[in-house]
Amino acid sequence: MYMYSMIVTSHNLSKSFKHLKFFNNNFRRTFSNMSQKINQSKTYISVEIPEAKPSNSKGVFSRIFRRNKPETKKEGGIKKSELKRLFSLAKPEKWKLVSAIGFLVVSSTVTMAIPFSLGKILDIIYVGEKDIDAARTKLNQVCGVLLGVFVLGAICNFARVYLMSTAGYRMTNALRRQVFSSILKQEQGWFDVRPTGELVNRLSADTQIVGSALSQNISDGLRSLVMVCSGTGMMFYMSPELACVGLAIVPPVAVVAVIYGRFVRGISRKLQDSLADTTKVAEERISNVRTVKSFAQEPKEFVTYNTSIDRVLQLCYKEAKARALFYGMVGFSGHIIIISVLYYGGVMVSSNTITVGNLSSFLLYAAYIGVSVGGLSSFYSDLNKSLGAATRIWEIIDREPSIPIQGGSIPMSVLEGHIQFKSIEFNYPSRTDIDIFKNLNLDIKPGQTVAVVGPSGSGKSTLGALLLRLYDPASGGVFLDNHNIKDLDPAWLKRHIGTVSQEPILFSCSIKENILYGAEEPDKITDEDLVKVCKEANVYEFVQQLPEGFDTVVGERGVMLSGGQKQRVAIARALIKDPKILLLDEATSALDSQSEHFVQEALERVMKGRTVLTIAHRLSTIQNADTIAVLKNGQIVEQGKYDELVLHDGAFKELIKHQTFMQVND
Ligand SMILES: Nc1ncnc2c1ncn2[C@@H]1O[C@H](COP(=O)(O)OP(=O)(O)OP(=O)(O)O)[C@@H](O)[C@H]1O
Repeated sequence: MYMYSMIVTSHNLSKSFKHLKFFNNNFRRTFSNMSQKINQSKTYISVEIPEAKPSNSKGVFSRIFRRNKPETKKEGGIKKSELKRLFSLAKPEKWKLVSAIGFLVVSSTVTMAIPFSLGKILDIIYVGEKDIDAARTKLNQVCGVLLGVFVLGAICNFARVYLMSTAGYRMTNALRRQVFSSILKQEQGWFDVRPTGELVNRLSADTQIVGSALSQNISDGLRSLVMVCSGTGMMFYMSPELACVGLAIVPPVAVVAVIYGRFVRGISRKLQDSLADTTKVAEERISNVRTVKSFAQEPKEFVTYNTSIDRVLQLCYKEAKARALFYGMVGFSGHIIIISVLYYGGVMVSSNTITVGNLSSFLLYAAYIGVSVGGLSSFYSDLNKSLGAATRIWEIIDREPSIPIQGGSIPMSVLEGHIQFKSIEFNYPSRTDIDIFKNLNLDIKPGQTVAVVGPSGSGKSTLGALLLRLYDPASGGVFLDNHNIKDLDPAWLKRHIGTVSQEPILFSCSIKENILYGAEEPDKITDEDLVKVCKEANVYEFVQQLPEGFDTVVGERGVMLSGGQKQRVAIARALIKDPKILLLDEATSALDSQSEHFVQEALERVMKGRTVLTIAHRLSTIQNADTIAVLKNGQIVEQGKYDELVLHDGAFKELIKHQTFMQVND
C-alpha cells in the first residue's frame, strides 16, 4: 500500500486526472468521487494506492503530489508572499496612492497638532489672568495660525479621500477585468463543475473587498498608524513617565488584535463561500424562473433560499460576536488609558511636575491613540478579510486552461471540410468514471451530410462538443483536413463551424445584434449580407412583421421569440460567418410541425455545399443524409445510407423499432 497526500484544488485535480489514464477503473472512480466532494474548496486529502497498480504509477503519483505539497503556513496567518502579491495589485495606481499618502501625512499631522495647541491655549488662558492684553494677542495669533492649519488639513483630507477612493474603484475594475478574462479563458470542463453564482460572487464581491482593502482600508489604517506613532511620540516628548503609565495596556491589546485578525480571516473565507452558495441558489432559481413557476415551486424555492441565507447569518453571528467582544475590549482599553493618565496626571499636576495645559494635551493624545488603536485593529482584520478574498481570486487568475482560446497554427488557406474522428477515447472531466467513447472512428468527407443517431445519452452531442474542441479526447484525435484540431487555432476553428443547437440561447439585445454575434468582423457586414442570410434562414419574413424589425430586442435568452423564431435566428447567426462546416445538434427536435417546416426548409437550403454533422432525431433529416452513423456503447457500430441500413438487421433497425426512437421521430 502506498500513501500520497496533497492539498487538492479543482485545478491540480484536473491536472492529476490527466496522469491517471492508466489506473484501473476502480481507482479512477474513487478518485472521481473524491473530486465531486472537493471541487468547491481546497481540501487536504490522502490517497492510498494498492500495490496491484501499474509499475510506473508510483512515479507519476509522486510527480503530481510532490508538485502539490501541502503548504506549511498556519491557517489564518498572513504570509509575506501573499501580502506582497496583494500590494502588487496596487502598482498601477502607485502615484495616486503615494500622493494620497502624502496628503494623509499632512492631514494627520494637522489632527495631531490639535491637542498640543489646545494645551498651549489653555496655558495662555491660565497665564492671561495676570496679563490680559498680552494673553489676548497671543491667543489671537495662535487661533489665527490654527485656523489656517485646519483649512490646510481639510484640503488635504479631501484630496486623500478622493484619491484613495478613485484608486480603489480603479483597482476593483482592473481586478474584475482580470478575473472575468481568466474565467472566460477556462475550458468548458472547468465550468461544468462550477456554479455560475459562485463565479459571479468572486467577480463582484471578492474583487470589491480586495479593491477597498487596498485603498480605503489602507488609507484608514495608515492614518491610524500615523496617529498612534505621532501621538506616542508626543506623549513621550511631554512626559515619558506619564506615557509609560498610559501605554502599558497597548501590548496586550496588540496581541488580542493579532488573534482576532486570524479569526476574522478564517471566518471571512467561510462567509464568502456561503455567500457564493447563496448567490448560486438565487441565480439558478431566477434564471430558471419559468420552470419554477411551471411546477408551482415558489414556496419550496423560498425555503431553499432561506436555508442558504440562514447559513450565512449563522456565520455573521459568529463574526459579530467576535467583533463585538473585540471592539468592546478596544474601547475599554482606550478608557483605561484615559483614566490612568487622568489619575496619574492629576497627581503630577498637584506636585507641579506638569502644567494643566500639558495634562489636557496629554489626555487628548491618549484619547486619539485609543481611537487609532481601534482603527489599526480594524485595518488588520480587514486586511485578513481581503487576503481571504484575494486567495479565492488568485485561484482563478492563476489557472491555466487546458484548452487555450486562441493560438496554434492555421495551416490551410482553403478549408475543404474533411472531418475525421480517429480512435477517440473520452470521458467528461467531471465524470471520469464513465467512458463516453471507446475507440470511436468516424470519417466525414468534405461536403457530406452525416447524421449521427443513437439512443439517448449515447454521446451524440458530445461528438459535436469534441469537434468544437470544447473538450479534448483522452486519446485519439479529431482531424480537420488531416490536421489534428489540437494543433489548430481554436478561434480559427470555431469561425469555420456554424452551430445550431436544440435550444439556441440568444442574448438580450436586438435581433440584428444577435445575428451579427456570429460574424468575425460585424462592422464589415452590410445590410444586403444581413438580408441575404436572413432570407436563407427564413428569418426575414417574420422580422418584417415586427414593429421594430431587426432592432427588436429579444429579451433575456430570447424569451420574446417563439421556439421556431429563435431557432431561425440561430441559423442566421451560424450562417453569417459563411462556415464550411455546420453542426446541427437536434436543431428541429423541440419544434412543432409548422415551425419545424420553416426551420427544416432553411436548414436544407444552408446545408448545400457544406460539410454537415447533424445530430438527428427527425426521419426527414436522416433520409436525406449521405451517411447515417449509429452510435452505440461508445462506438460507431453501423454506417450507411438510410435505405441500406433499414434492410439490414442491425443497430439502426433496432433503433427504429425502439418505441422511444419512433416517438421522437414521429
Ligand atoms: N458536461 C457534462 N459533464 C458530465 N457528463 C456529461 C456532460 N454532458 C453530457 N454528459 C453525459 O455524457 C453522456 C452523453 O451525453 P450526450 O449529451 O452527448 O448524449 P446524447 O446522445 O446527445 O443524448 P440525447 O439524445 O439525450 O441528447 C450522458 O451520459 C450524459 O449524462
